[in-house]
Amino acid sequence: MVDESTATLSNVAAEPGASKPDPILAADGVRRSFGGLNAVDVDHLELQRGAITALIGPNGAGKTTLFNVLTGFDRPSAGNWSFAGTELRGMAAHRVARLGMVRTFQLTKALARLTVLENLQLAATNQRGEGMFASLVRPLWRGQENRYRELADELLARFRLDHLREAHAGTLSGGQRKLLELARALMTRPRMLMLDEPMAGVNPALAQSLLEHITSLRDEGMTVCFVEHDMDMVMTTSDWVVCLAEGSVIAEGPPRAIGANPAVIDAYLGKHHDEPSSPEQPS
Ligand SMILES: Nc1ncnc2c1ncn2[C@@H]1O[C@H](COP(=O)(O)OP(=O)(O)OP(=O)(O)O)[C@@H](O)[C@H]1O
Repeated sequence: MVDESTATLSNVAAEPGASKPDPILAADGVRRSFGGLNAVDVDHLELQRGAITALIGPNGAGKTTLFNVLTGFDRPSAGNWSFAGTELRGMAAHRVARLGMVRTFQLTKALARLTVLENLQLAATNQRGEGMFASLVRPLWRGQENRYRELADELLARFRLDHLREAHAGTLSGGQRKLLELARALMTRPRMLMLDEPMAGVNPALAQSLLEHITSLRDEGMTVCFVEHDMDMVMTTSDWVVCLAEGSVIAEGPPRAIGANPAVIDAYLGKHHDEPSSPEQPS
């Protein structure tokens, strides 16, 4: 299903910094330097609300650094950006998450020792930053816990992880872990999901199901942005592709146009000049 917000992308110019009809995120002059290296140097970038945007680019292009800056996990050297009308510069990551821009995280060793259900419950309370105040208003807190429990049950059923609810997260397969990471992010009912390489380590059997989950979330109104090296996923799942190289946006457009864009091909071939590679098959 293509909803109205993604359909309107067909009228957007396929050029770096293109304006979108309904941007949920807009960034201006965002730079992040490490010593003399400009890891990110983005003049202007808008992400369309309700669409799936893929962030691609050769190794070291600055994708992860840009993700970290936008979500409050890293400080930029310069620049401003807003999410759903709120300026985010200087805002701590947990407050960015509370506004509705939530990123997925790989399971840490500590989380791997918790059960699947405990992971989900913890994700909800962590993101909300609940602490002493919540424990003082215990009856209210209990109501909250019940709601979390219901949402966790709903997500476990949705991702077909319900039979694993009491399993330790560390025992899950690579693909099941990715589903759990997605479910953890969804415990906060975000408006926008930021996924860093959602397909890494996922076997083909679960890959298809993961892609379907991501597109159905978009169809339900979620905005999604992902960093991904798997070009099959980029081509089949995204509504719009942004290509970074050496920190800057060098191309933007619908997936098909990006696959044939000379600047994108050059960026990949320049980095992999000894391989007969193309943006279709980056390493
Ligand atoms: N903490 C850091 N300190 C110094 N340099 C860094 C740091 N983080 C990233 N860089 C550098 O910034 C550049 C961009 O890195 P980044 O990880 O954002 O790229 P990427 O596009 O996500 O790459 P990949 O696809 O390989 O994950 C690289 O040259 C990297 O070495």
